[in-house]
Amino acid sequence: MSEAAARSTGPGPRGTEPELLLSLEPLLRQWLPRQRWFAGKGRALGGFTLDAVTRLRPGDALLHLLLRTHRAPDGTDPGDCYQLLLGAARTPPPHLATAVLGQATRGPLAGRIVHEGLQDPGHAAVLLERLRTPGVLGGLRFHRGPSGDVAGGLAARPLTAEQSNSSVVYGDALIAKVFRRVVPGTNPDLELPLALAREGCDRVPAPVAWYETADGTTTLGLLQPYLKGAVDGWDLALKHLADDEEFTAQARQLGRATGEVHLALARALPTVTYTPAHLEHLAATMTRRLEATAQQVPALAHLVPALRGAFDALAGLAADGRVRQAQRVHGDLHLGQCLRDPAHGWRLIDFEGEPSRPLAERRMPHPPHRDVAGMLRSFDYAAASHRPWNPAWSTACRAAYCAGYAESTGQDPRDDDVLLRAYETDKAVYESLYEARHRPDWLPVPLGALERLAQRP
Ligand SMILES: Nc1ncnc2c1ncn2[C@@H]1O[C@H](COP(=O)(O)OP(=O)(O)O)[C@@H](O)[C@H]1O
Ligand SMILES: O=P(O)(O)O[C@H]1O[C@H](CO)[C@@H](O[C@H]2O[C@H](CO)[C@@H](O)[C@H](O)[C@H]2O)[C@H](O)[C@H]1O
Repeated sequence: MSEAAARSTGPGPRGTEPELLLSLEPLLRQWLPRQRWFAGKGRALGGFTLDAVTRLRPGDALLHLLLRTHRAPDGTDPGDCYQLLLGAARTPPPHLATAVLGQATRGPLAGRIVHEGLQDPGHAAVLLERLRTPGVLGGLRFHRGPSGDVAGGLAARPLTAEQSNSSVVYGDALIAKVFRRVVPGTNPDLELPLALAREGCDRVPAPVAWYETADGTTTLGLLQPYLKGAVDGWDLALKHLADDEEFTAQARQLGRATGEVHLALARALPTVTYTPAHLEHLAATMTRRLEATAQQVPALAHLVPALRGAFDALAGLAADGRVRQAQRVHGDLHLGQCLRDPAHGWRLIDFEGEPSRPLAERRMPHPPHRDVAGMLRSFDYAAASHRPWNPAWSTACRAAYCAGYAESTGQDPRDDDVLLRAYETDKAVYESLYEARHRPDWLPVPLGALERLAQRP
């Protein structure tokens, strides 16, 4: 396994270090489909190639892999690329028991137990060391942000919650996020927080370091300040529901915070004035998504004719002569992406957009109503996941959130109700597919909302 091979990127006919795959392939076939972030669930897992292999510390058994999964056994389709950090030990310590992929029986790792590297605090510490040191290492390029030095020697605590990506907290001071499915391009989760930091907006933690592929094409991960003691909006909302308490004051402040972030994004990055053609295109895209989703979520099919009405009304706005601005937005805003602490109030995280959408689509400007609609859906989710269902709680939060948004921006999203409803419908359609794929028990939540949206005059 030469250094040259380890540096190479791009799959080539068989990818780099094919012999490593001899060891890993049987383990990956079992393990990958069980990971929340694996996008190929339910599809044939044909072949694998390695785009890049990097040893994060010379002589260390921590492998950084860019692994490509193909539908075709011969790897002839472009496939999906995943970022993996794997350790391989003769006898892994007991605390790694839940992180084990299995024992390799052949190839260069034969006899070794392969485990998730990020779940090992020792290995996760190596990643922090790398992030502190700008420059190229194998297939990776590390960068440090304008804030300068990054603290070292901090104890690593991997987060175990099911996520779209994987995160490690360092000494309650920093948090690293490792993107799992990676595609060429700048990830908006890096791009937008950097732009907001340049704009002086402190509602979003500013990246202190990040890394990408050595050729600079693909964002792989980032490091940002850890907001110690902050509670996420989802947990806070559920606690209020359980205690039968209102959440309107918090929802209003969250609306204000969202508005501030939107204003800063509109200053920091290009905006687009929506023409009638933009609105017609948006309506057609949403309609197509609805129809395609109904093919995959049969329980949605009977609602399609009524829901299409929301998108027809959106296309109809093309004639109203009103000027609408599109701008960069969060793209997947929900209560779990909002962190609150008593000293700073609300902050927003995770600007990656909806993980299953193509990157180019996630980086497109949208009317800010898109994020507002995401949050409205989230209040509905919280109320619907609580027993007994408390729709009045959701209605009050939704109104307070929009009022807060209007306070900071001067624009009440409810004034453009056709646009807001179209985005809310589109979001609930997305959620029905997300839940069908990842959390089938939750599917009734977006389906219930779609039933109600379909009945609205
Ligand atoms: N800066 C931060 N400070 C504190 N906790 C954070 C921070 N960033 C993320 N988290 C925690 O990590 C979890 C996962 O982060 P997130 O960016 O949403 O990842 P994913 O893309 O995998 O969903 C969040 O739910 C939050 O609880
Ligand atoms: O946070 P992620 O980037 O991983 O976003 C994905 O997962 C979310 C669930 O964890 C999902 O959000 C949906 O469920 C939430 C409750 O768990 C709810 O608050 C959101 O409103 C709802 O959309 C999100 O859609 C998905 O992209």
